[in-house]
Amino acid sequence: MERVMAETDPREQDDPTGLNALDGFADRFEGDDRRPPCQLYLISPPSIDAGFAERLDRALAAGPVAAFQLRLKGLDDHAVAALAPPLQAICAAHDVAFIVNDSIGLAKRLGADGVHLGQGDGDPRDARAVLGPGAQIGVTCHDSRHLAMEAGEAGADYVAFGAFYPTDTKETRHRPDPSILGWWSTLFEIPCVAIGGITPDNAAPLIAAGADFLAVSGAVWNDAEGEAAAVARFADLL
Ligand SMILES: Cc1ncc(COP(=O)(O)OP(=O)(O)O)c(N)n1
Ligand SMILES: Cc1nc(C(=O)O)sc1CCOP(=O)(O)O
Ligand SMILES: [Mg+2]
Repeated sequence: MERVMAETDPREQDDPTGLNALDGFADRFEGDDRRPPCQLYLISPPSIDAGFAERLDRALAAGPVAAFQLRLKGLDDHAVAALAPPLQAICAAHDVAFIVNDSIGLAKRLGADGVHLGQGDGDPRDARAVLGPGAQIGVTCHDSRHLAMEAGEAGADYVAFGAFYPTDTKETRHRPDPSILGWWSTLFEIPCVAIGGITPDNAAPLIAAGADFLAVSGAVWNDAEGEAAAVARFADLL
């Protein structure tokens, strides 16, 4: 997930408050070649069974995926650590970044490529201190420009906005407008991730608005034709 490495800190930008004429900017420039094309960031189902490793392998073989996040809810770190190694090996075999959700300590223990932190999951500065300069550190920012700028200042490698659409995967309280992606990507080099209920059928406005990554769970793992068909559909789109 090379592209999540940020080159410009928001503090170095001309307008760190974002309160300029670009506020509300909705669409990316036509033919904008300053940012690479949008990529798929796959999130695991909230729980997995013994057959999941094969499913992951099929999904990652079906099309380009930049990163895989292991997001197993309701298990403690020891239980997740026991399930992780084969999945991590599959990611490595496909050259896909392996990101751990929620836990800096677990990311360190597994030697993961990075960690995703929600607003209550820890400080990106602590994650950096523990995981080092090469780690990919992502931060949930809901629908908040303020949280995103704070995350950038704290050294995040990507900021995540969502939930853009209704989702059965998680209870969500925030519904950003896609224009937040355009606002962010116009002002800052740190990549932005769009998440929440994204499918191949509803993703186009998020890509057009400036999402650098689409983070997707249900639309891949619950696809009636299977995970490989779903990843292939995203690949057609991206
Ligand atoms: C890429 C990405 N974006 C947002 C989230 C949500 O994180 P969080 O708010 O901590 O909620 P949980 O995932 O922990 O339920 C995410 N995991 N990944
Ligand atoms: C894990 C998560 N975080 C969200 C947020 O809004 O921060 S939405 C979400 C669920 C993502 O799964 P799906 O693609 O199935 O909707
Ligand atoms: Mg979390």
